[in-house]
Amino acid sequence: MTHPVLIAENLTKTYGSATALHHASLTVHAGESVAIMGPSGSGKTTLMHVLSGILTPDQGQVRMLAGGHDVVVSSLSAEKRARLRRRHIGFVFQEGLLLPELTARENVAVALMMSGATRAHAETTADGWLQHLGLAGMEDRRPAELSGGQAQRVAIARAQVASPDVVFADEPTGALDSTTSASVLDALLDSTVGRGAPLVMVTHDPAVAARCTRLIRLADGQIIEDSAAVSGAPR
Ligand SMILES: Nc1ncnc2c1ncn2[C@@H]1O[C@H](COP(=O)(O)OP(=O)(O)OP(=O)(O)O)[C@@H](O)[C@H]1O
Repeated sequence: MTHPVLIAENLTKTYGSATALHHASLTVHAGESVAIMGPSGSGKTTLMHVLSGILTPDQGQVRMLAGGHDVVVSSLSAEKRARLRRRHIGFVFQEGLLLPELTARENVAVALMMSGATRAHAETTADGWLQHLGLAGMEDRRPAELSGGQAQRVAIARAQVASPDVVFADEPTGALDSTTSASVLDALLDSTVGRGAPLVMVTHDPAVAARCTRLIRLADGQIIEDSAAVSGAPR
């Protein structure tokens, strides 16, 4: 049994008359990889944004074990949630969103410097992650000089460099061909779950979801299926 890292209880979020989340509850444990699936508009992005403190719920709460402390994310001010995200949460998006003027090393190091590290320490740690993700020798390249798969590996290094307590990914392989997608997904799973942190990933791709230890399906803002409830995955 592994310990809970994220506990979401009874989350409801509305936008005007649209209910994006409706009494959604889930607990994510260390080392789990959770795929969130569902039709367009079912609330996947909203759930990820509420879990990660980008948005606050109208009802319910999100708690997170951040740096060993039990934090009620949904009650923090916007400034404290931003700080929590910088220090304790990693994000990987469909497009890497790398800064085009910076090298691969700098793109990764900046994420660690934003949580207080010196430039020298951040660059050494960045190089270690780039090497770990198969990018040794590419540290000085800018994003335009990398393939799509390589750029996503830089984005993964950036998400991991501060050793966040949880990593969120939104269609992280959605822009890649199937072979590159499989190897980038391996890198994302290994680098997150390999550290013992959970990965929470929105995906439309059943092949990607099949690589995760747990599948959550949303419809109309409600969790209609949670494989952990039946498969005996870590709880
Ligand atoms: N900023 C917003 N303002 C108004 N309505 C919104 C806003 N964001 C989301 N919604 C609505 O909330 C519902 C859930 O949206 P959400 O983006 O979470 O769905 P999704 O499952 O991620 O969709 P997709 O797969 O298309 O990205 C939808 O009905 C959407 O129209």
